[in-house]
Amino acid sequence: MSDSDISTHTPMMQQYLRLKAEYPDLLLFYRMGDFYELFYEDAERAARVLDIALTKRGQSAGRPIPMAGVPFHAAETYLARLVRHGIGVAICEQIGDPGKSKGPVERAVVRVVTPGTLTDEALLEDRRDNLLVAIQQDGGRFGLASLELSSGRFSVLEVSDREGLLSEIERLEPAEILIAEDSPLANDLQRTRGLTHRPVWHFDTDSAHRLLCEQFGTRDLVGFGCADRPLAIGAAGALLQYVQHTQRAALPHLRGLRTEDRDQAVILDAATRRNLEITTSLSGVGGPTLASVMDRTATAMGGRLLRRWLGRPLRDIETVRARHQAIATLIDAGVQAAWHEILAGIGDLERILARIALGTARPRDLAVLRDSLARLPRLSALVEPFDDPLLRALQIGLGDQSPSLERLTRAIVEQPPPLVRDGGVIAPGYDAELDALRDLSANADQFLLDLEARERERTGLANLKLGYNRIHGYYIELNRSQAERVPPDYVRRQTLKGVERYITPELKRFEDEVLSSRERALAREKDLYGGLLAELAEQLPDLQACAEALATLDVLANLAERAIQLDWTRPDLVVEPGFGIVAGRHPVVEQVLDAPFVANDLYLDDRERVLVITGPNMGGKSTFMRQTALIVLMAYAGSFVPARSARLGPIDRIFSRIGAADDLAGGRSTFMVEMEETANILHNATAQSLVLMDEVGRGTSTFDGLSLAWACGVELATRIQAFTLFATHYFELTTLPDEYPGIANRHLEAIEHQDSIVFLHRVREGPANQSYGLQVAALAGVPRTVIDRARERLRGLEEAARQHTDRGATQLSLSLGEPPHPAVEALRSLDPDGLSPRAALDALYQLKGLADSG
Ligand SMILES: Nc1ncnc2c1ncn2[C@@H]1O[C@H](COP(=O)(O)OP(=O)(O)OP(=O)(O)O)[C@@H](O)[C@H]1O
Repeated sequence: MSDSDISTHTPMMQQYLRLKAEYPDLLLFYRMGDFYELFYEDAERAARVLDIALTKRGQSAGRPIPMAGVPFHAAETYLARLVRHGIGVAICEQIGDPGKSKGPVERAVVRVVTPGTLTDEALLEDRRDNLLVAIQQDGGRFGLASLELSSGRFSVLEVSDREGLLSEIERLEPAEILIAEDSPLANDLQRTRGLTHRPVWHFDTDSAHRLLCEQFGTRDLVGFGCADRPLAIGAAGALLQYVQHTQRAALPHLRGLRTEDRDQAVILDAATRRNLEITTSLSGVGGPTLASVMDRTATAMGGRLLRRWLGRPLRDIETVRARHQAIATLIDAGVQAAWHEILAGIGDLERILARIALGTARPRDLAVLRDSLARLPRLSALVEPFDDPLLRALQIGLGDQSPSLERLTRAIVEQPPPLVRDGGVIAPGYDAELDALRDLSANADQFLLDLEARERERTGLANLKLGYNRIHGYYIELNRSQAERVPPDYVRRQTLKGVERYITPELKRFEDEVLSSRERALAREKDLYGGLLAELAEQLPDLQACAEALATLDVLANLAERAIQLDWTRPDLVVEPGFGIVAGRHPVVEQVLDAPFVANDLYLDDRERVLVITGPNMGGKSTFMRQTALIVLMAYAGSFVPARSARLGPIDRIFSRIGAADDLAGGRSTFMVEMEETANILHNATAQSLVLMDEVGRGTSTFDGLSLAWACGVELATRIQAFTLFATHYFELTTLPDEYPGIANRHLEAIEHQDSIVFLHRVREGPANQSYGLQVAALAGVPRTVIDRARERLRGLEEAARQHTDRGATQLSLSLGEPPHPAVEALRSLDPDGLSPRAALDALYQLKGLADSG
């Protein structure tokens, strides 16, 4: 809206529209008396999201103004709801004096709350990072910056494809994403909550570079490892610009950023993260997840760190082994309970420190910081004796925080009130001036009694009384009849029926002091409090390092506790490719199951890289595949694992294509989703990847599906040579091992008992011998008549198939795209020059055998 358009509005609406123009993407909460009002589209949007009444307010520019409002005392609840919907709010207060201003009271935006820049305890989830992410794109490459403002953790990375970008977004689960106004990503991300568009030039690498150097106080960004990553820098600059804009405060806790490399971590794509239910359950909020089973950390910081570890398993064996070593050390020492007890009394230092940096820490934050720091020496003493490199480093990280502790102990009362505004936060003895001001008001009563006694004596008037009222202040009261006997320094203040009230210079002085002392004490407290925050802010680097060490100690102690409680063992990470898991279990299913969990072994190596897994529905195929991925993931995140033993080779990625759901909102059918995920795997898997494929091809016609599944299996086994678990209901696939090297069959055992079926959940060698689909259907309660008819039909189909084969038709599996005869393939793979006479003779016999059987 142009200025001339604005001028047609009422003066108040003009003020509103000017303020709103500064925050076009946010809802503007415009304070009017006891309400925050919203107008125009803001009102309509808020009414929809918050389910509040949409009304109209008078007219402006010739039209009624849509309006909605929330009472100011309930604003936090509404804010929380809006933020959860990914909507930001600018809060505009009356800052002028209503009595003195002509026209509308002066107003200004005093606080901006956006989903990605929350630091307010009440609006944050304890155990989840609340991240702001910015993305910069150049063709197919992306720079991604992420910041948790409430702890100051700032990192960047670059990814070279769209799939990588989406997987990182899935890992970070940002509360808000910033992209350039002209970004082509808008389409991809349109359904992401908290998408915010920013001016294109905010992403400009040069100005971003300048802004970042200014913030970090450095000449360049070489020390942060991102100097040669222009896209990452552009994203980081846009992000910093936004945070400065919304916070309107210095950000001393942002002291640098970390450059991550995707290759340093075991990569999990977005679908795999969801399928493995690492932090979010597929069945919705509150369902069990890997994180919920693994997290018994004592502090919220620990809970968040554990989730970060699980989100980013590392490929650097040494770092991971150091975690395992520390956990083993703690288990041997049996110290979990003692540690937990100390750590449980430690608050969310990370977030408190960020609020100190932003100048928004509340008195109780400081009390929590003080009580937490007071526990450090005990914890430090417990860590001290361990001769373990990681634990040693963490003990050093805890540092000596006694100066901050000492300062806080002297400065803050034991249990401070919620707000500095109300006073009573700074402890007695901390500041002489404050003490004197407080004494003054506290000792007023005694002073008045003393004064009364003295005046009675001086005047000889025994019924002289000292009193106070709000309008006239302090007074000395006498009967009218005594008026002539008052001393000359008594000045009449008020005449009432039968009594006269006086003031004396001494009483006046006292009155001035008492009345102002309270205000002055409050102002003094505020000053002292601000000074205290500034002093603590100077210790930030030390205190932040301490918080990080605490979180890490908490996670390690937690993993030790979990390992003991849940019978997990230390995995052996080796450099030879392959996996050998003895008696592995599914960490989550095992916890929710009433029946005992059946442990299973798994071996994958050069000889058997691909396992085709068959067995009845409900037999345990998915569980077995997922547990394998989870064991690998847990191990590389630094945890012990649910198995008797686990020997794990290097791994670059984990893929899982398991039970895709429709993406109706995205306009993609089940089969389309399934094929996109499959394509991603075939393009990106390597010989160091672990691939889980569940029922590929199931979403289309039998022959199409079977052919696709077959071809994928061959591709994974031969060209890619990835370690693959391939679950299928297509029995035809069980002949793959006969035709290609590196493939073997496994099945989940079940036994038929009369008309029913018992699942043993045991993984056995070889293929399953039948599919039990009808038995499972019966078990699920499909009516008897339907089952009987199905059985009849099945018999008919089987009979027809047999006749078909008898007539000499090529077997189904071999008719697919007319693959060459196995004998021909075997012949092709022979290298006559490399064969000894003996081997050549063997090969000849083998070829003859193949020819005879084909
Ligand atoms: N090793 C096990 N020990 C005990 N119970 C198990 C085991 N594996 C699976 N189960 C139980 O069997 C149920 C079905 O397992 P799962 O979903 O893995 O079967 P599935 O073979 O993949 O079935 P479908 O082919 O229908 O997808 C699980 O929910 C669990 O309750």
